[in-house]
Amino acid sequence: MAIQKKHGKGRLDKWYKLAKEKGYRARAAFKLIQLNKKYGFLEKSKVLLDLCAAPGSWCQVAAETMPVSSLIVGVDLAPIKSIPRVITFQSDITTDKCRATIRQHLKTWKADTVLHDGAPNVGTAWVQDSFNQAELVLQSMKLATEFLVEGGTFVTKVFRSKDYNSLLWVFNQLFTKVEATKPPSSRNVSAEIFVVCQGFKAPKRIDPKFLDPRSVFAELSDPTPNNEAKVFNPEIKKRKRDGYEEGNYTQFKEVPASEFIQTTDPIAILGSLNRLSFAQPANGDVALAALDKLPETTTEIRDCCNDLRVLGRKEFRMLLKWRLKVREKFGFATKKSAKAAAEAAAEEVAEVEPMDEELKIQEELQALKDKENTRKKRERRRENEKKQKEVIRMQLHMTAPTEIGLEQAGPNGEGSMFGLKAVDKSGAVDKIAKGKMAILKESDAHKEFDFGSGGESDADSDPEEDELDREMDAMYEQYQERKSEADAKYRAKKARKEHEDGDWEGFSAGGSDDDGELEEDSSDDDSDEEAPSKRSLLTNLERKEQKAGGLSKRAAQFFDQDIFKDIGGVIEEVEEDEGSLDEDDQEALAAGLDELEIIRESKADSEEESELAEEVGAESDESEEDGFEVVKRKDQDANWEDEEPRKDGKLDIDIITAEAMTLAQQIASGEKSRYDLIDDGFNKYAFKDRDGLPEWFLDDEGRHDKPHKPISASAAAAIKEKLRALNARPIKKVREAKDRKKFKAAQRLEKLRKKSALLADEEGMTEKEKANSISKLMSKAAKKKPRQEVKVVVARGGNRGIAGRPRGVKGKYKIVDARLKKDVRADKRLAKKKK
Ligand SMILES: C[S@@+](CC[C@H](N)C(=O)[O-])C[C@H]1O[C@@H](n2cnc3c(N)ncnc32)[C@H](O)[C@@H]1O
Repeated sequence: MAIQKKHGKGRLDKWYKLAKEKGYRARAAFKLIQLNKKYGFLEKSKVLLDLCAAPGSWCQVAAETMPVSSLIVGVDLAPIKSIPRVITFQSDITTDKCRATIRQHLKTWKADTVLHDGAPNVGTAWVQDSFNQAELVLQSMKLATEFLVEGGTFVTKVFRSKDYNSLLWVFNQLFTKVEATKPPSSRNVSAEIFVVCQGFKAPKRIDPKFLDPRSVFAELSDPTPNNEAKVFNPEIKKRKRDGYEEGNYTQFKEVPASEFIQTTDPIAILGSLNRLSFAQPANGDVALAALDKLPETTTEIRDCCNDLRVLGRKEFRMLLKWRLKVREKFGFATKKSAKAAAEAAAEEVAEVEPMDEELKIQEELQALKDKENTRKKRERRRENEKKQKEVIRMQLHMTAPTEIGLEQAGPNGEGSMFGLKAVDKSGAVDKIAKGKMAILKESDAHKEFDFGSGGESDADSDPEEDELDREMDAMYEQYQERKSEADAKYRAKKARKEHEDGDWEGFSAGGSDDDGELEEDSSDDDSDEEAPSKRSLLTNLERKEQKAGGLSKRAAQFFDQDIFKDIGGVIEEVEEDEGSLDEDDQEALAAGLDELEIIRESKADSEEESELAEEVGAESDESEEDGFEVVKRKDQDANWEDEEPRKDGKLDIDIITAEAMTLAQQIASGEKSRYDLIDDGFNKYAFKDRDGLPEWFLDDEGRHDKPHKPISASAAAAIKEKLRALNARPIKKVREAKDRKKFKAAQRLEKLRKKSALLADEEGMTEKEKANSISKLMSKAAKKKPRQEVKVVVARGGNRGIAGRPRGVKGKYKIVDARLKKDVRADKRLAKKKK
């Protein structure tokens, strides 16, 4: 995974370049643009207050977007260069003076929107930045409550810290709608998040406690967490929503490896950190030095510690075992020692008080019963697994339904796994057919067909090992969950996967309604009017006139021929296979097919095209209507980044990676054809047997089993060139200045031309006089204005550390200090030496 650099050139990402190009003062401008695109508050506002506005990119965006006669006021600790249509001033937003100045500027008006993008320690005025982020947010909130109009909007930046939830709570008390969101231009490595609070309730009186950091951020006493219970009962585990620790807003976290040994919650460390370090701190760490020297600390262990984010189950287990061993060596309490102690204690008790005979028999009976239950459960599970395998074999036409005891009706028959009759109680199938979501409670689904009741019954052959396995699995799940909590990308990917299938969400996991009733999802659409019989899910597929792929009657008939019986449509297959390909493959395939479509359109009369048309037995546009042509893949989750189509209706596709460029070149040069792309989809990774493999294994595999897409040197060079060209373009400001200069010169010339014409027509002047006057005019116009002198101001006395214009200085000025003087002298000296 490419790590985005936080410093230096890593910051100069595409948003930075775009900001430069568009003349915005900071890349932050795009955060506001994207927030406004989603919530649309700027267009509706006539008065806006921007708290912590320097260098002023948000003010620029507001001035561009808000109605022409709007009032925009920006304030910051740092000076803000003037912006047309915006009033700015320098002040600390936590002070009364600032409040009073805002009041002066707003007069009797109320603000429709208050923005706050403040972050302490990022401005130039370091000394004044005494408030921490959450407190600053609360201060801005305080100002918002004073200046916002009823129903107004407050947008603020918040860092995910332990105070995050408290802040949200306060926002929810004062606004009707509060939403937290992270615009795409906000760096992933930054823990910042934006909260958009809409519909200010404007209460007559606000409890001062709401705005007092001491009461809002008061620590609630947290009972000591029972980590053991969390590991052994993963189902009752609770999400930890504390967010980022205060003051640490980066996502790369490391602790000394000794801390992992000493902690009572090793999973928390493995799940939330990036590295266990062996580097000695400045003041030395004896435990770490000892740990470093231990023979148990092998190179493999060190490698695992180096990047905790890539741990698979094996490595995870290895680290935990290593920890236990080291703990034992260091004499810390381990489970083993605790068990030994417990046994010793039990023995002691047994000596003192022998067990009652009857109690003993009862316990033995109970143990036998438990054993019998476990055996039965195991058998049932094996039976179910067998059945499941058989069903799969049957779906692959490897066996007939009767062979596995399912009746003739096949997998849709009564009592079968896919039988819809069981679901059709209370007319649910009709509801599904109408487009309504019906959810069968999980408990019922299990009652119908008890597949894979999980590892719970597996504890017999080697109970200790199984126990350890289960513990490890539970720990691994916890680790995964923590990892996902910390990783926004992972969460988004997971969510995307969950929603990829569109309509059918599967069986609900919640609830335990015993009579198998179906719940109706609230997300109904209004297609209820359709006659149920028309769209019944129990329709015999054989009788369907139109094929599922949406082929025209003619094409369907063509494919109904015997020779296609075992093949199925190529495109259909590809579409089906898309599910089994990994995401990157799908994207590459879809991108490739898109490209292909573009090229295909331009070469409509090419040979290949006509061959294809012949093969399909239909005219090309007809086949397109039928949906036989590959349709452009739409990014379902593109909430933010909806691509705007071009005026001609086509998508504005830009090739930005070397892989895509290579593919495009190959397609354009005819090196690759549509069929090659489809062929590439059928790679060795596409048909891997993933059935029954545990989640952790699939997770790990998913990271590596991807085909490497080729990159050609020329494609890489083309992309590089493209980027260079983008960087070489002058920024908007420079271009504007040049254009302004040209425009003024043209205006002057025009004026001159008119004056000369007037002089030429003058009757009372001789030709010589006319010529003299015109040449005078010309020389006057050609004369350059004397350059304004730059006044040098020494940063001494009252001018030391001054930001902005020094008092009493007019015109251009330059502030110099002793350092600058020395540097200039040194430069001159060096230049002389070089000569
Ligand atoms: C991320 S920048 C804001 C960028 C701005 N939204 C833009 O678009 O250009 C954060 C700003 O918060 C300002 N700031 C921090 N504490 C402040 C305070 N107490 N009062 C006023 N401004 C403050 C800093 O000076 C800094 O300029």
